Amino acid sequence: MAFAPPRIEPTVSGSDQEFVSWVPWSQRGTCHPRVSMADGMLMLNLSDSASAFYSKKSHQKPTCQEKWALKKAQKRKSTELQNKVSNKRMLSSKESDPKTKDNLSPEDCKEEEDGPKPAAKAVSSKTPKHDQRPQAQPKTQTKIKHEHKDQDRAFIKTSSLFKNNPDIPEFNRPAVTQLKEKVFTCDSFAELELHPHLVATLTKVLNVTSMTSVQKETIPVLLSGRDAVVRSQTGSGKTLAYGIPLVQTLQTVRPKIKREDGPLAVIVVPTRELAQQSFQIFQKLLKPFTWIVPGVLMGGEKRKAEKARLRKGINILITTPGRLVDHINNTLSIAFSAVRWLVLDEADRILDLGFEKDLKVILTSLNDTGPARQNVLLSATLTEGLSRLASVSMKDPVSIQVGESNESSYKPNSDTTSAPGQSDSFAVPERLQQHMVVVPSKLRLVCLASFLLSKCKFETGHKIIVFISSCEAVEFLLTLFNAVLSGSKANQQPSLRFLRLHGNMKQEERTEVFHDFSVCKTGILLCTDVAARGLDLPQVTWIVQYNPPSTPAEYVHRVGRTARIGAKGSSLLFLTPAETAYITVLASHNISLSEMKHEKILSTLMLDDRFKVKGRHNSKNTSGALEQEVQERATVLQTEFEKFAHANNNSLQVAKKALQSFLRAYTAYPSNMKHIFHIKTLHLGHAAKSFGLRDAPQGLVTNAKGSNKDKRPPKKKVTTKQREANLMRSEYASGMDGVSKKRRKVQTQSEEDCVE
Ligand SMILES: Nc1ncnc2c1ncn2[C@@H]1O[C@H](COP(=O)(O)OP(=O)(O)OP(=O)(O)O)[C@@H](O)[C@H]1O
Repeated sequence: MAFAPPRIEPTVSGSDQEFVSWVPWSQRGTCHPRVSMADGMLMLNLSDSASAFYSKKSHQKPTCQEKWALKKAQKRKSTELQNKVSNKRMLSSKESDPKTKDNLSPEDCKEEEDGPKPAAKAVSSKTPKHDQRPQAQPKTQTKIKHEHKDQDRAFIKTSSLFKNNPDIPEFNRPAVTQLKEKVFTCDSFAELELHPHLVATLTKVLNVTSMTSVQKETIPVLLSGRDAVVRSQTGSGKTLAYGIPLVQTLQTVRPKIKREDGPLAVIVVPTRELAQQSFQIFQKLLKPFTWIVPGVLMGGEKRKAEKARLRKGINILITTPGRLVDHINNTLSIAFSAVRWLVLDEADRILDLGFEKDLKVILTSLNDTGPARQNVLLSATLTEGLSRLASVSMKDPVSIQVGESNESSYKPNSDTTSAPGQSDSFAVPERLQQHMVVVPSKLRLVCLASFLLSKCKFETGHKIIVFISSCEAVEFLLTLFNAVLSGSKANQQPSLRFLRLHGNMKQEERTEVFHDFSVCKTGILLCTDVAARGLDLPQVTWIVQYNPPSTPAEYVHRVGRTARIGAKGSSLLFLTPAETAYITVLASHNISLSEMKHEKILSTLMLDDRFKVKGRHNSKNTSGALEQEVQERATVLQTEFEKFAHANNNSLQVAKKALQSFLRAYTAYPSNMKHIFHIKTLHLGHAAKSFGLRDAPQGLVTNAKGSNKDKRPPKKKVTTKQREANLMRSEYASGMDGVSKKRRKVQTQSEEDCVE
């Protein structure tokens, strides 16, 4: 009897899995597979309908012969896969591909499943096809775990994320006595000689009855007509400290102030959001005094509309410096002949930003036309710059510093500069818990993500602000976290809600986000320093500084967005092992931080089974096993981030841009911080990981002396100070064409100097 040779049936490619089976011809049914010949056998590549066919047939028990064939084919398949992985490694190392066996990506593994790239094919073709013997397992295999394609997170790269990190050094945490300022006094506003309607407004509209320390000290001084320089901790009520005497004074002016009188008070603040916030407070304070009109001018708003409002008349003008200068230069209807008050809120910042020139224009314009004027400067951080400003703009100012004893250091003379060292000690709110965490660069992203998950997914009622050094990095993290962390499914509220605020956003959007975050009960605001100063966002529970600020003063303002007006709050500062000297710098300003361990933060991932390695059983109850599983989960999370960043060219470009902008910002630390934050100390590959990039992009040059040869003609040299000022300005730009374009040009120049 003629005996038909058994035929090995074919590779079946389902959507997730490949398997090989043998089916006698007689049982093949109606499927129409693609047919090809290989190794003298009929190779069939079946479509999904064929898979269905197989599943239908699954009730038929395979014969011994079939089982054997199946086993053999599976073995062959697995060997092929191993070969491809090791071939790829060989190729990679030959081509000096920076990928090592440890950082083969999930896509690399997936690619192995889907079929090799042509180059890999060429190498694998050297392996005789008929050689189906199992081969010695290459080492790589032990580190790569294969699962279904839709379970890509099972491809973990444990070794690459937790290997080769710098040791966390022993660092000094000098003993520090923090300065304390008592927030409230027992004295009520009713004790001051204020208009009864103003007192009623404070109680009924603003809900305040007793004065804060800074208000108790400042209001009588300003009511007496003196100039003042005021320093008190963040969130202690400085706005009302100048707002109340200002309104009290203006409402007594007789004949009554008219709109057409124009500005009687000019209040300059560094950011648009602060301008809006201050404007709203004046709207409330002026409720009983309807004849006094407040108004706001700020970058990003329509200039034409502002001109019209100026023409109608604004009595209390709240403005950002750049926009005011623009109107001084271009709007005929702006007149300062009636100005009696000039307030510079966050005055040190206005100078920091390189707005000194703008301020000069403003002061010249006011001095030229106005009558005798009362000047007030306020900030939580009086610095050298402030005293310089005071000397040019004030007359015999009173210095008010709410201090330790709470008997504020009232100095009724012009000495606005404190003794050396003293001026550099900053008070932070007493109920603020300050923490820091030292995290190697590679782990920064997963650590931030874990922290946010721990607070917003596994605890309730948290409202968090995360400070990030550049607009591009904010954008990148927003899309990344929304995609990977927020866990939103169609028609479901995401469990983590992310918002963002930075200087490159359109003004309407900025205003909307500012409002949304003000009123929301929980959420995470990713932002640049545009939100660092003055903003009074209620019930913020945590401040995270993902990138350290360039000065201790900025640190104080950032953390000051929480623990306001006597409330509790916490902060967390991220540092890399190379940056731990920053702790000593903060300590020299009387700022003390307690340490959190990054391992502890990462352990939150044990609560989130989205990042569990598929097929892994729960860890044994030993600390070693737990640590291992935390690391695996962190690696799964990192892999998710990398998958997202590498998903398409667009997302890749966004990640690269974010990295570049981070590097650029890193070059902008002031010279006295360069011993801590120097671009040369950064490991680019590790930094790239914290942006979801598998490797440092090619062609990144981190400074003008970078290794890439620049054939272009030499550019005008931009100093670090200029670069810093330019970067800052880009955050706070007025949005006016003339000013911004010029600035942008300088910025681009400096960008090119830092990063190519
Ligand atoms: N006397 C008071 N009693 C209760 N709450 C007050 C009082 N004065 C001000 N506040 C509230 O305290 C909060 C912080 O005030 P404000 O924004 O003026 O602080 P600040 O000192 O200017 O802070 P920063 O330095 O951050 O700009 C506001 O919500 C304000 O309404």
